[in-house]
Amino acid sequence: MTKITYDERYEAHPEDVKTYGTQKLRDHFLIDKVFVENKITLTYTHYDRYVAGGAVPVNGVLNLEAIEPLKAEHFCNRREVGVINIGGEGTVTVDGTAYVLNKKEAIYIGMGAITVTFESSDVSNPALFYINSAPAHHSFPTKKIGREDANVLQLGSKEDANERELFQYIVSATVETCQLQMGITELKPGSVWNTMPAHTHNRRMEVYMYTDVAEGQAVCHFMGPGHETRHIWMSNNQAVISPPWSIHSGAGTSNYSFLWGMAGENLDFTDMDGIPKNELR
Ligand SMILES: O=C(O)C(=O)C[C@H](O)C(=O)CO
Ligand SMILES: [Zn+2]
Repeated sequence: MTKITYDERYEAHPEDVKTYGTQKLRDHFLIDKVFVENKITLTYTHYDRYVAGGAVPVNGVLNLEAIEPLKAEHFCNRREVGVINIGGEGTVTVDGTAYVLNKKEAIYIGMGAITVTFESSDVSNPALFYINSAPAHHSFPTKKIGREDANVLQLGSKEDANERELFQYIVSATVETCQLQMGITELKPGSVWNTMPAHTHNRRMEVYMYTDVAEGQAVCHFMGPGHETRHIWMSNNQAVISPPWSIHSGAGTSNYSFLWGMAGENLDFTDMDGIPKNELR
């Protein structure tokens, strides 16, 4: 039985997306099941050919094999990969070298790796490996990025209900990559808004994966051009694709965290076109 499954998402024109109802928006942009026990589950998007998904090894090792859309022998033949573990301790082994990742630790895997495997240390508390990948043109060294290695930004304020800590794990300051950037943003108790003021970056697509959403709570994710927004209600450990023309912002019914990952024209994290709050429609 194959342990790796994938689905594919095609690009959508913003004028078309205006006409989408709830279910169509969810079908095209929501990744509702990121983590499935004993499986690697991937979504291949045609936005910058970005791949997002998860690996949950419980009974044994999972192998990151090439999926059919890559038309490659190995997953990393022409790709770089970022992985952040949000579960129990686990090991990512890249061409025979084992990297132990605790909760909220990351690894960057450079183009050219032949075998990439995932394993949990404790069956009763499996690792949840969140995987993002983008096409690559150069092989940069594989590198683990621990919590203490991340570049940390303090953003927002209590008064604006958007006080949050942003951990940049895979950015140009911590590791060399071709186009991949990844990190985690954690909202403080009492704060609910992420990425407000909202922004777009027509140069890059982005994927958000909401986590630490408490039982019974939810996050309302906003997308679309700033003048024509739509929303998608999100549950814990669900991801959402943000096209380059779309804002990506959310308000939770409580605080939460989210993993962000992006790729495209540049590696400049600050390259964002901000939209004043009172201009959103
Ligand atoms: O809380 C935030 O603001 C973010 O985390 C923003 C994302 O990192 C992002 O959208 C980067 O382009
Ligand atoms: Zn962004």
